Amino acid sequence: MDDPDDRAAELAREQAYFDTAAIHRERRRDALGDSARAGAHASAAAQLRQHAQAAADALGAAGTAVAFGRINNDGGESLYIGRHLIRDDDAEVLVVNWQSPAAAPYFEASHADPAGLVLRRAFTCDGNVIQHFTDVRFAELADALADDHPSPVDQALLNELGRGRTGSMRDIVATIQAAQYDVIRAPQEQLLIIEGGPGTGKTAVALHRVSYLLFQHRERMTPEQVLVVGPHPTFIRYLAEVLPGLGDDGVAMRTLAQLGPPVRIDRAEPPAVSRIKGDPRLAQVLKRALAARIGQPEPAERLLINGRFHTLPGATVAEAVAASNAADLPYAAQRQQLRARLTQLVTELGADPAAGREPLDNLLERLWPAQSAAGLLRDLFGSRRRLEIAADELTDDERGLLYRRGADRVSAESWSLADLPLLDEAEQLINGPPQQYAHIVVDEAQDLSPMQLRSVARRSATGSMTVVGDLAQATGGWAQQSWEAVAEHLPNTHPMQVTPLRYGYRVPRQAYRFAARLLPVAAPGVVAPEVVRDGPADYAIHRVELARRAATVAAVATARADDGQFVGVVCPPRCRREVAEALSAAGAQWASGAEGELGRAINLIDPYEAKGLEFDAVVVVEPEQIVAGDAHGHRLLYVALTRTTRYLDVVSVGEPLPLGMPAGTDPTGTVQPAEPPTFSAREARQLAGHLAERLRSAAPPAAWPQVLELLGDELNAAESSPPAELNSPGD
Ligand SMILES: Nc1ncnc2c1ncn2[C@@H]1O[C@H](COP(=O)(O)OP(=O)(O)OP(=O)(O)O)[C@@H](O)[C@H]1O
Repeated sequence: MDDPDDRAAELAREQAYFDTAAIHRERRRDALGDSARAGAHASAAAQLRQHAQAAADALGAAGTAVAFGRINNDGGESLYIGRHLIRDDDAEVLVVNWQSPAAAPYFEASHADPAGLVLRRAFTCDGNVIQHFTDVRFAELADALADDHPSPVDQALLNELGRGRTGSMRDIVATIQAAQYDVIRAPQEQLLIIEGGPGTGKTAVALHRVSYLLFQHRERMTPEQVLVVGPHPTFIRYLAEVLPGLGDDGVAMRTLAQLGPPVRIDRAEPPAVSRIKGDPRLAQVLKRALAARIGQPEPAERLLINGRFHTLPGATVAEAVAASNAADLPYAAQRQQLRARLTQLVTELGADPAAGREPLDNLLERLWPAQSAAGLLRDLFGSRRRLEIAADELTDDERGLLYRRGADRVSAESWSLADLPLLDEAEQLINGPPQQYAHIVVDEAQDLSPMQLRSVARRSATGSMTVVGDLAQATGGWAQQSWEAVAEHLPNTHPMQVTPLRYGYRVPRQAYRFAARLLPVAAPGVVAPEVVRDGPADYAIHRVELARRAATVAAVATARADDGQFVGVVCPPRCRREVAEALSAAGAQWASGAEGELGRAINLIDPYEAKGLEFDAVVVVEPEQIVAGDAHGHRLLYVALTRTTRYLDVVSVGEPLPLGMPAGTDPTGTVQPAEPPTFSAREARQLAGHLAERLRSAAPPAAWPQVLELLGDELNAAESSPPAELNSPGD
C-alpha cells in the first residue's frame, strides 16, 4: 500500500474501528458500574463492587489504545489484538486479548512459517488515536526470502527499539518475537531457565510469561500467588509498571534483601566473608547451632508451686524433650509441644499448672530457649566455641571468617546482604516456612549464592519457576558457572529446561562490538547474542588525565542529557564521589541509583546497580577500576558496557578495555552495599570496628602493630600509584 491516498483511507477505516471498540469498552465499563451499585444488601454490594472492579481492570484504562495489532488469515478473516478483550453489545469479539490462543498467530508468524497469515499489521498510537501502522505481508516476504537473507526484525520492532527510554521498563506486548512467544507460553510446570546475552529480552519475556500464565490459569492462580525476585531496589522499581500495565496488579515484587526477616543492612564485609556465608554447608551449620541450644534436664527437676516442691524425674523430662525433638515441626512449635507436655506432667503430680507458670517457663527456657533468627546468628557468629560445635565441617580459617563480635543487643546488630539468606534459613528452622507462591520469577540468577537460591526455593509452593540470567554477566563471590549448579539448590519437583534467547535487541551494533571483545576473557564458553540493529553513532573513548576525569564525565553526560537522552553514568565506587561532585558542579540534574530511583535525566549508578537496567546513553567511568573491583571484573565491565540503547562513551585514565589486566585486584570493590557517596563518622566507626574484628580474629595481639604498619604502607602505595599511561583511543 504505497499510494498515500490509499494509506490515508485505510488509516481512517482503522481509526473508525478503534473508535467503535472504544465506545463499546466504555459502555461495558458503565454497565459494570451499574451492576456494582445493584447489590440488595451491604455485603452483596461489596462483592459486586469487587467483581466489577476486577472486570473493569480487565478492560484497560479509558483513553488507551484498544488494540496494537491486527492479523488477516488466508481464509479472509481479520482479528484485532490488544492488551484486553473487548466485545460489542451482542458479545461479539471486537478485540481479542494478547494472551488468548486466537492471538497466537500474531506472534508466531515468521518469515519461515507465516502460521496461516497473509498480513500482520502493527499500530502505533497516541492514546486511542492511530499515528501510523506497519504491515508485514507474508506472501511478499516469501518472495524476498527466496533470494535474500531475512532480517530477524521487522519495522514495527525497529521503531519500538528505537524509542527513548525512561526510568521504567515498558511492556513489549505489541512486538513480542516468535522465539520469545514460545518461552512466554511454555508450560507452567517446569523449572524454566531463560538464558541469553544482554538485552535479549530475558526480563521482558519473564514478565510477559507471568501475565500469560495468570491469564491461562486464572481459575487457580491469582497475581498475589506470583513472586518476582530481582537483585536491587532500582531494578524492582524499573520493572514495577510492566505487569500492572498488562492488567496484572498484585504480583509480589521483592529484592533479594527483602527475602527474610526485616533487619537493617549496613554491614560491609570482605568478599571472602560474603563467600563463606553463601556456602550451602551453612544450612547444616545453622541446623546444628539451633539444636545445640536445646538443654539437658537435671536428674530431678524440682518446681516450687504454691509453696510446695514438685519433682519431675529427669528421665521423664528427657523423654518429653526427645518427643519434641522427634516431632516434624519447626523449633518454636516443638517448644510449644514441650510446654504442653511439661504442663501435663505437673498436673499429673497434682500441682496447679496456672500457679506453676513461672517455674514451668523457667524450666522450658532452660531446656528449649525461645529463639529468634537474629539472636541465633548473633550468638553463633559471636562465639568461637559455638562455631566450633556447629560448624565442624568448616576449616579453622572459614570459622575465623564467620566470627565477629556481636552487638550487645540483638536489635543493635548490623547485618550484611550475605547474612540475609542465613537469617531466612534460621527463620524457617525456628518458625517454619515463609509465605509460598505458585510461580516464582528470579532475575539475574547467575549471581545468587546457594544460600540465596535456597531462600528463593523455600518460597516456591510447587517448584514452578522461571529463572532468568546470563552466565557471562555472573559476578561476585558466587558467580555461577552453570545452570545445573544453580538448579541444584532449587526445587526438583519439575524438569529443568534451559531456553536460550538469541537476538540482542537493546545494544546497538557499534557498542556491542566493543563490549564483545571482553567475552573471550570474561566468559569464553558463552555464545554472544546476534545484535539486530545499528545505533545512531559509534562509541567514543575519552582518554584523559586524572585531574580531568570527573569533569569530562560530567561534560559528556550533560551534553547527552541536553540532547534529550536518558543517561546512565556507570561509575566504580572509587570514582563515585569525584563524579558526583563534578556533576553537581556542572549544574547537572542527576539522581543516585543508590537511592533506588532512576528519576533524573542523568543517573549515577555503580556497576552492580547497572545490572538489568538500560539507558539511551551510557557513560562508563574508568574500566580498569571496574575490572579491579570484582573477581569477575571483566564480566562486570561487560555488564556496564551493555546498558546502552544508543550511545556509549568511555571516560578513563587507564585502559578503556583492560583485557590483559587481572580482575579483582581491588579488594574494596565488591564491598556491599555499594560505597555511599559520603563517608560519615558513624560509617568510619563501623569500618574501624570491622577491621578490628578481623584483626582480632586473624592474628595474635603481638602481631597487631606490625599488621597495622604494613596496612599503612599498602594504603600509601595504592594512593600514590601513578595513573596508567595514556595511549590512543582503542579499537
Ligand atoms: N520483542 C521486543 N519488542 C520490543 N522491545 C523488546 C523486545 N524484546 C526485548 N526488547 C527490549 O530490549 C531491551 C532489553 O530487554 P531486557 O531488559 O528484557 O533484556 P535482558 O535480556 O533481561 O537484558 P540483561 O541481561 O542486560 O538484563 C528492553 O528495552 C526491552 O524492552
